Amino acid sequence: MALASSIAGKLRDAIALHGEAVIAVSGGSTPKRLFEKLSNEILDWSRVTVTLVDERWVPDSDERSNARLVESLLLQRGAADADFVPLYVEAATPEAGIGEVRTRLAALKQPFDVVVLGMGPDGHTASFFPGGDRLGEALDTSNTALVLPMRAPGAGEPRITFTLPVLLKARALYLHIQGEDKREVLDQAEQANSQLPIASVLRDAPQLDIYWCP
Ligand SMILES: O=C1O[C@H](COP(=O)(O)O)[C@@H](O)[C@H](O)[C@H]1O
Repeated sequence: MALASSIAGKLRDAIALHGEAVIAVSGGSTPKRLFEKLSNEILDWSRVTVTLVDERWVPDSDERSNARLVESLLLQRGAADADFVPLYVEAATPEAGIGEVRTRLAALKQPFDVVVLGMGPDGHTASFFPGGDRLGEALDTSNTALVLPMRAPGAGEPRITFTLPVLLKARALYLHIQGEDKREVLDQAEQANSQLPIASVLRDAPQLDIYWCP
């Protein structure tokens, strides 16, 4: 509830200042309750554009689709008026579809007003997976690419992900995690020289608000 309320405040501020707001959210299982709370927040959702920080390369008919989660839990009630820009297009691979995705994303106002990151038990965030084939590029803060394909042993299907520099530029950056196991992973990531992908966020983010619940 606290995170939903904080995000809603940032969206209202952006709408008041710029007439519109852009938010990029994570998928997975953690944001379910957040999405339900956020969709009940009173604000001018018709001025909000929602996108994802990363996506599994599956259509939204697939249970694993992050877009499906957003459509079914966030883009409801007042938030049904928001625009949604998904990261998946009908193509066999992210490499084949990425040109179309980049064209779609060109219309998105940057920097994003709000980015909400999650974290997996392996320390991945967005689709920055340990052992990812393009992890170095994705975490390179001088990379100018908006999105990259990603494959990794622990990722399941191929992925598409915004790069770290795009996410770090957000006006408000949140990390949303749940459970003791993830708290321990975060503690490890806070150690000097941690190689966990989430450690790059902790090191390089100009500002980061961490929300944790048991
Ligand atoms: O695969 C993904 O996993 C992470 C973490 O998900 P969770 O189920 O452990 O909450 C998520 O942040 C990311 O967006 C998603 O694609």
